[in-house]
Amino acid sequence: MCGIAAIVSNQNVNQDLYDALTVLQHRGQDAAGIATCEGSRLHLLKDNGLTRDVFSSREMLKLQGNMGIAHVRYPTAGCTSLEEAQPFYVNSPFGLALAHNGNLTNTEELKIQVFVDDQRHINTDSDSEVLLNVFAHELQQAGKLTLTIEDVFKAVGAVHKRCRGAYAVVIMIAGFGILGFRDPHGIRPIVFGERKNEDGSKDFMIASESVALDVLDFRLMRDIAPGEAVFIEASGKLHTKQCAEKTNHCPCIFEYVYFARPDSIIDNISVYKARMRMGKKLAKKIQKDWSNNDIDVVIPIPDTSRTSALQIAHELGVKFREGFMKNRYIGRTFIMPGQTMRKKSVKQKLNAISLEFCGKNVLLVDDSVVRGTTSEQIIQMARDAGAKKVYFASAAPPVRYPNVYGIDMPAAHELIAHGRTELEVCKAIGADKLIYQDLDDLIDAVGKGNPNIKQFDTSCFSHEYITGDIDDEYLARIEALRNDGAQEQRNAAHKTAHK
Ligand SMILES: O=P(O)(O)OC[C@H]1O[C@H](OP(=O)(O)OP(=O)(O)O)[C@H](O)[C@@H]1O
Ligand SMILES: NC(=O)CC[C@H](N)C(=O)O
Ligand SMILES: [Mg+2]
Repeated sequence: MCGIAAIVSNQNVNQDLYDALTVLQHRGQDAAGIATCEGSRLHLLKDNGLTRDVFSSREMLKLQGNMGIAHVRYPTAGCTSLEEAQPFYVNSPFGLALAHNGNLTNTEELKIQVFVDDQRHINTDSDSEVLLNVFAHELQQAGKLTLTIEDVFKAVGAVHKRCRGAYAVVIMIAGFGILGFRDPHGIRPIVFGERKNEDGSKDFMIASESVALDVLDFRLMRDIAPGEAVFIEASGKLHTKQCAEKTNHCPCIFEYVYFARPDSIIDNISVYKARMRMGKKLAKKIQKDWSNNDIDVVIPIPDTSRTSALQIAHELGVKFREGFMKNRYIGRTFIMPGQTMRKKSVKQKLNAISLEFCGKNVLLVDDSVVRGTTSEQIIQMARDAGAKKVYFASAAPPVRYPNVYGIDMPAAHELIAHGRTELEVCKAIGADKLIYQDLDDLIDAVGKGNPNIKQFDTSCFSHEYITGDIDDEYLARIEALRNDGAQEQRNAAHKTAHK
């Protein structure tokens, strides 16, 4: 789940893009990059690490130009090497730089096409590099030295025909402008907005989440529609066009559960309100199925579950207490690479305040249980802090199946609920009782914010893959390629080769 941003302004955009990346940091902690365009010259800086570590003030000065794109990465393809950090650049045609959030599901097929038919070279295992080259080839088909906006939109239409999976994308065309587009299912979020300058001119921004626009004083105009493209000329003129022949809006429900910031609005749904409704629904389920419960206190597992946990306590009429303190210098553990690091970080990140647990029956609330790394350790911490009974509630249903659309959970056997009943999961994480949200309730909780959305991507809960191209063979292939062990080996091999 990467974060992407793009700005066209009448001033340098380097500082604004940097600020946007710090606001989108929760979407990717592995690498960060910015590409700007000064006249027709592109400047690019990217590296592994957090935004604040990648860009020094001296390096920032080199990123001159009034338009640019930026990316924070959480890998879902390839490895964690610097070569796969984004933006990606290709020199032909025109000079293009791309930042992508999502994951293509026909990368292997496209790679062959790109090599054999388009005669282009792919230098990494990243699906995003393939996507850029498909776009580059299609743009080249215009066969002109001077592009029109229509040529750009036509190339997007061709990308929609060739690429499958999830892609929210920004592409900078040197000297010409910035393009943003979204796959025909609108799986990953992408919005755009404007900011008025004192001289009456307007700046435009495209970003993964509206919170990035808020912080930079841009006014959210709307989401890019599934299949639609937005083009902002270097001179600051905005164009939009639907480029897909067929669309079927199915945004990823996990954005609302975990990924997005609560202060973002995605597809006209407030993430904060959706999480409150998740809490309310779950409380109703507890009241219905466990009316004689003996919960003394509701305790959230910071950060993401706070919003729904507060609502659960309110509905149940039980005290809400912050029993776990979070170390603000440790990032999100779920998006860290490798299980060893994730496990170690939970302990470093969260510490229990004993007096909130001592002799009490506590209901711990998390937004989701995925690998079970957090829940298992947290339940033990609650017991060590003196809790009498430790109950656990998850604002999302059991995560049983891999995600192939931009969340790195490719291996079913690494998911704690895969092949287990709820009771077995409860035992595995060591809880006295486990309550999961029902999928229909989750869909209602999110969908209530925008009745026009008829379907969500719920594949990790339901095993229904909306792009229609995912079968058991595909899942077995990505499991073999991207399970934790395989990733660790690939990353280590890459490090050795580059010593
Ligand atoms: O079952 P698991 O594999 O542990 O994954 C689920 C946990 O990971 C996430 O927290 P994370 O620390 O990433 O971020 P947060 O601070 O936003 O809650 C999520 O909020 C759950 O707490
Ligand atoms: N999480 C994402 O959106 C990842 C983008 C791309 N698939 C990569 O691995 O870099
Ligand atoms: Mg969490």
